[in-house]
Amino acid sequence: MTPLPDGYRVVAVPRERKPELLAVDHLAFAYEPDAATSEIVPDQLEWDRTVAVERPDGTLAAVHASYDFDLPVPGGEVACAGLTWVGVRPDERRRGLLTAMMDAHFTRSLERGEPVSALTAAEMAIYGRFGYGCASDDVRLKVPRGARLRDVPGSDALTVRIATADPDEHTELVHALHTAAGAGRPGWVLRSSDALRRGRVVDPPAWRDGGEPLRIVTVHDEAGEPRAYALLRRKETWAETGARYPVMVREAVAADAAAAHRLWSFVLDMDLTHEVSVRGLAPDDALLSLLLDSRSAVPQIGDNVWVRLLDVPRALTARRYAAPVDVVLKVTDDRLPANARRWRLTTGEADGAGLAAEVTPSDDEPDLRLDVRELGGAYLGGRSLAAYARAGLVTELTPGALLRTATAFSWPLAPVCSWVF
Ligand SMILES: CC(=O)SCCNC(=O)CCNC(=O)[C@H](O)C(C)(C)COP(=O)(O)OP(=O)(O)OC[C@H]1O[C@@H](n2cnc3c(N)ncnc32)[C@H](O)[C@@H]1OP(=O)(O)O
Repeated sequence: MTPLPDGYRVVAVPRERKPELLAVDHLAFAYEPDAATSEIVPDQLEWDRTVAVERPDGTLAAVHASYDFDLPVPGGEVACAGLTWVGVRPDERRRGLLTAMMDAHFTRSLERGEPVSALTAAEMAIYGRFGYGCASDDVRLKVPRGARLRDVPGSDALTVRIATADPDEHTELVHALHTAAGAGRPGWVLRSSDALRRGRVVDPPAWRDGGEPLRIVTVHDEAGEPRAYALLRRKETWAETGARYPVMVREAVAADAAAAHRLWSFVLDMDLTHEVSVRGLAPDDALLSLLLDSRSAVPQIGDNVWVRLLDVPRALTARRYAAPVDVVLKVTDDRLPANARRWRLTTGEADGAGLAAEVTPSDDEPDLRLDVRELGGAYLGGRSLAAYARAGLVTELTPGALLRTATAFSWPLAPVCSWVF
């Protein structure tokens, strides 16, 4: 365990201490929500998973929490501690408080039987040292109004509606479509509580930055069933040449190609608008294939979900593999010594989801050497072990083992999480 400054200790934070937790969070993230915002945004924390560092005088210096998630992985899902709300008072930083909290987070997650932790990072430099690997990328686009799309049969038969987003009316619709659209995609974390689901649809005035209230565009089939949605906001903007409203999309998902085509045909051609910005898309999102000129959408790649394997054999057996492999991995792990050894990963019979694997301790000569961080990075099938080797982060010890293992770890759908948690 990392030593804390004298007299400091890691403590659980019950709901009664919420004001103290918020005070640390506001100092760490440099914001202060007004009363109306606090009223509207639901309390999303799980109070049996909320932890702090307490100072000798009993005040809080640092906080973190986690969500009880099922993380979609290639061919299945795994119990996952979704790390969140990490914050250290600015006058307490760089004294090892985060490091101590990470040790506590790992211990508690393993005690709860969660072999994996995942997070979305405030800054990229923070979490690699704790064994988290960036396991997915997301794409951010700025699409010019009127960008042309390839035709998709059936799109014309679908209808579009627009309304002001209403958490009471739309939370369930958004959750149901979000669930359906992400089926089979690694990394597609579902919002696991009513509060998280509602939190995606709420719209306190302080978040509008001069724009309109949050709207929801929905696409419906002939029976009236919703097939796609976009949560978005336009902002009145006039230039000398006329209207140049930006459209900011908070989240857009579609259950199939025709619905995606209908949704984007509408969103990309709203009157008075100039450009549509959207983030949180998978690198293989349908929109990128539908755009005739995706270059004009100025694609930008950003880090998305970071994954930490806490229990290597349980984590590796929770996913499926894309090709047969029998490999001995020599894994290093500075923080969780039980992971730091040789593991033999052997795939077996294929079922509908892919190839299952057995992972057992081994004393055989290793075929590949890598850190738990790169194993986490490759875990969702979005980062290639072969590419890591080219960066010197994975070492091939048996010729041919790298290609076979990288192929087995790959997956046809790119991982992504459509929201920041
Ligand atoms: C999942 C999420 O919730 S992401 C949100 C993370 N929170 C924030 O970004 C809020 C603002 N920042 C903070 O609250 C804090 O500065 C934190 C949480 C990032 C770091 O907390 P600290 O207690 O200062 O970290 P700690 O002292 O344990 O640092 C451990 C090591 O990480 C390094 N480190 C910590 N934060 C950063 C950073 N942002 N960038 C680069 N290195 C960092 C430290 O330099 C230290 O390195 P060393 O061991 O080589 O000396």
